[in-house]
Amino acid sequence: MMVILTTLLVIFVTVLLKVLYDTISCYWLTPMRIKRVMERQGVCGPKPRFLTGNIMDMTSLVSRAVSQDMKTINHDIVGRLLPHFVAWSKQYGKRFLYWNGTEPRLCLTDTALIKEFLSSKYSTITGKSWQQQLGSKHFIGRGLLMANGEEWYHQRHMVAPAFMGDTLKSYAWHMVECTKEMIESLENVLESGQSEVEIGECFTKLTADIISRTEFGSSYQKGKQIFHLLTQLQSRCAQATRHLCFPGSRFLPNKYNREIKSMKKEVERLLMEIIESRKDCVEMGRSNTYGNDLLGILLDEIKKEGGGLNLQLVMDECKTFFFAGHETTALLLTWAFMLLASNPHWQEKVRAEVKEVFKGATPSVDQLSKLTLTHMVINESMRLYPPATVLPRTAFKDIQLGDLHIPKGLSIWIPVLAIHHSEELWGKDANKFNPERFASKSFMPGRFIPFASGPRNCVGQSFAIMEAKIILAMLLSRFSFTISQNYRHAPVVILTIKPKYGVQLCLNPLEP
Ligand code: HEM
Repeated sequence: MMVILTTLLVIFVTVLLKVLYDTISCYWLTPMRIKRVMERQGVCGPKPRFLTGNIMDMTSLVSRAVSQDMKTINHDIVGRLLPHFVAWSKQYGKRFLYWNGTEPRLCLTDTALIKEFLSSKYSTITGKSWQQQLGSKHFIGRGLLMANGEEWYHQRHMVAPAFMGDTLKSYAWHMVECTKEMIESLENVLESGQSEVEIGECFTKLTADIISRTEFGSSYQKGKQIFHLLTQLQSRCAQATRHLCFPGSRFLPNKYNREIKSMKKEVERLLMEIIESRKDCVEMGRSNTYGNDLLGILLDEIKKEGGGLNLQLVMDECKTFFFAGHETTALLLTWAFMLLASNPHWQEKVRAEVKEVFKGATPSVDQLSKLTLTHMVINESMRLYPPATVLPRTAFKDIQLGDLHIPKGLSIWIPVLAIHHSEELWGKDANKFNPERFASKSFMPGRFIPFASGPRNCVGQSFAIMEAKIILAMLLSRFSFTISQNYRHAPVVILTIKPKYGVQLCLNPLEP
C-alpha cells in the first residue's frame, strides 16, 4: 500500500514540476531568451510590464488617438489607428520589439524582407502563434486560417480547388441574385421616402447572404442561422481574449467561458445537421456527389483522399470561410463606397465603364476582367483601408532573414496599414485617394499586400474581387450617391478597420 502511495506521489510531483517548468518556460524563459537574441542584433523596444507586456501602453495610446472623430474626410489614419507603431518606430527605428502580454513581437516594415519571409521557403515553418490559435479556437477551430505546418499544407491543397476556375465562376450567380435582393430592398427604402442608408450594415448582410448561399446552397437559410450565432460567438471570444494573457484564464468557469462553450455547441450541432443530411443522401444512393456548393466540394475533396470524413475539420472549415470571407469583403465595399461618394468624379468614371462593358445587362462573369477602372478603385480602397491591418506570423524554427536572425518562437508583425500609407513607398500623395496609381500593373512587389503574399496568401482573393466587382457594377448602375452630412469620419480597428458609426449615404435612383 505504502509503495503504491509513494509511487503515486512521485508521479504527481513529477507532473506538477513539469507543468510548472513548462509554464515558466513559456511565459518567462523563452520570451527572455528571444529578447536577448534580438537585443544582440540591435533590435529593442518599449520595456514590457510583468505578464501584460505593452498591452496597456498600446490600449491607452489607441484609446486616446481614436477618442475623437477626424475633422475632415482624409485618409491620414496611421497615427490614429497604429499610434504605438508611430511612437515606437520613431523611438526605436524601423524594426522594434514589443510585447503582447508575454509574447514578444518583432515589427517588420522592410518590404524585401517581408516578401522573403512570406515566400514558400518559410510557409511550413512559420504560422499562427498559440495565442492566436487560442483566441479563435472556439469560433474557427483549426480550419485553414489557423492551421500550421503540414496540417496547413494539406488543408490548403484540399480547399484551393473550391476557389479556382469554373468552380469559382459558378458562385457568380449567387452573388448576382443576392445583390438583386439588396437592390430591391434599397428601392423599397427609397420609395418609403427615406433617402439615407447606412451602407456598411447593408454590405455586411449582403456578404453574409452570399457566403451562406455559396457554402450551403439550398440549405442556406439554416446556414444564415448558424452564421448569426457564429457572429455572436466571435464577439464573445474577442471579449474573452483580452484576459488570455493571464496563464490558465481560459479554464476559469466565468460568464464568458460558459457562454462561449454553449454557443459553440449549438453552432456545431446545427452544422452537423446539414453535413449529416448530405452524407445520408450519398449513402442512400439519392445522389452521387455531396453537392456543388462550397460544403459539397469540401466533402468530396476529403472523401477523395480515402478514409472517412473528418467532420470536425469540415465544420472548422465552414466556420473559417464565413469568418474570413464575409466581413472583410463587406468592409472593402463599405470603404470603396465612402471613397466614391466623396470623389464624384471617380464615381462617374466607374459608372461609365460599367455601362460600356455590360450595356445595362446583368454582369456576366466572363466580362468582369474588362472592369479595369473598377479594379483600380478596389485596389486603392484596399490600400487606404486594408481590412486586415496587420499580418501576424510566428517562426517555428530559427530563420536567417537577410541580416536578421529570427529565433524560434518569435512572432513577426507586419503592419500592412503603415506599409500601404508609407510616403517612402508610395510617394508624397500616399494618403490621397488616387486609383490612377494602379493603372500600371508593374509596381514594386511587397508594398501592396491586402491579401498577404506567397503561398499562404488569401485563398479567397479571387472570390472577393469577383464579388466586389459584381456588387459595385450592379449598385453603380442602379444608384448615384453622395456622402450624408450625418457621416462622421472615425475609422477604428476592431480586428479589421471599421467606420465607427457606419457610412451614411444619400442614394438617388438612376433611370434603368
Ligand atoms: C476583401 C476581402 C478579403 C481580404 C482583404 C482578405 C485578406 C486576407 C489576408 C490578409 C489573409 C492572410 C491572413 C493571415 O495569414 O494572417 C487571408 C487569409 C485567408 N482568407 Fe481572406 N481576405 C478576403 C476575403 C476572403 C474570402 C472571400 C474568403 C473565403 C470565402 C477568404 C478566406 C481566407 C482564408 C481561408 C484564409 C487563410 C488562408 C491560409 O492560411 O492558407 N478571404 N485573407
